[in-house]
Amino acid sequence: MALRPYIVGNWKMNGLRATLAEARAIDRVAARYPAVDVGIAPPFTLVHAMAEEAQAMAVGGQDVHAKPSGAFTGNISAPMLEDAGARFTIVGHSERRSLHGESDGDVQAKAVAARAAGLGVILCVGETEAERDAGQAEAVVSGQLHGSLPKEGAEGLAVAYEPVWAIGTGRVPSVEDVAAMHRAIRADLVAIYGDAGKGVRILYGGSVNAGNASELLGVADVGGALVGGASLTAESFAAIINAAAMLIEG
Ligand SMILES: O=C[C@H](O)COP(=O)(O)O
Repeated sequence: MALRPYIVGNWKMNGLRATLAEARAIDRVAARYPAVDVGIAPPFTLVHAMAEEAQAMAVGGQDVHAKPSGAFTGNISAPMLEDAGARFTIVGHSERRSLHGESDGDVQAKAVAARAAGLGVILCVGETEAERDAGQAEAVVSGQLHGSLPKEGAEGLAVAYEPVWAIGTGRVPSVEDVAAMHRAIRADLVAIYGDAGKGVRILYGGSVNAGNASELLGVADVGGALVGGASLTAESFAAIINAAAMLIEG
């Protein structure tokens, strides 16, 4: 991995205040691996408390609204997230795209708003199983990238490739398929941003765990991982952070 590895846990709708003990343990793990960037995106209710305590890891949001404030019941804006201590946010996760009907345009507006508030952005893309079976995986992902990446520049951006069929299923694409998709994403990033596109980290997400992390993180142009289930405990998440660190050390 040429870029600093970025290992991010997405806690989704999991976590109560009692779970902060697990986050403290993850933060201690992150402190042992200064060459790896570690992040956790807890539910909004835990962002502030977790960010107050975090020393070595970044805390982020799982989503953000495109507007800075207003009559949007139930939503959280980018300035609010930043004010709570978040340093980044995920946008365009497939669960937001499919369960909340978010379009590429919606995702792009969120990414723009997040960066305007000084947050890093992890922008998610990925094909469904039917799209892969139809041979459309790369075209679908390319369309998502062109439709949802901010046009203004690559600063603070990471892309997460998450095949929808691999999320929470225990199934992962072959190493060859991961390599081909990450190569294609890199080509799109360079087409959109020029040389700056070479510095955007491309994370893989979808059933990453202690057993497969080393193999997946070792694929060319995989710059880290976006981890769901296996990020909920320090023990399983530590194994993934350790796998990233071992790859740098060679
Ligand atoms: O954002 C994380 C992904 O959706 C992956 O979730 P998972 O590791 O539980 O498959």
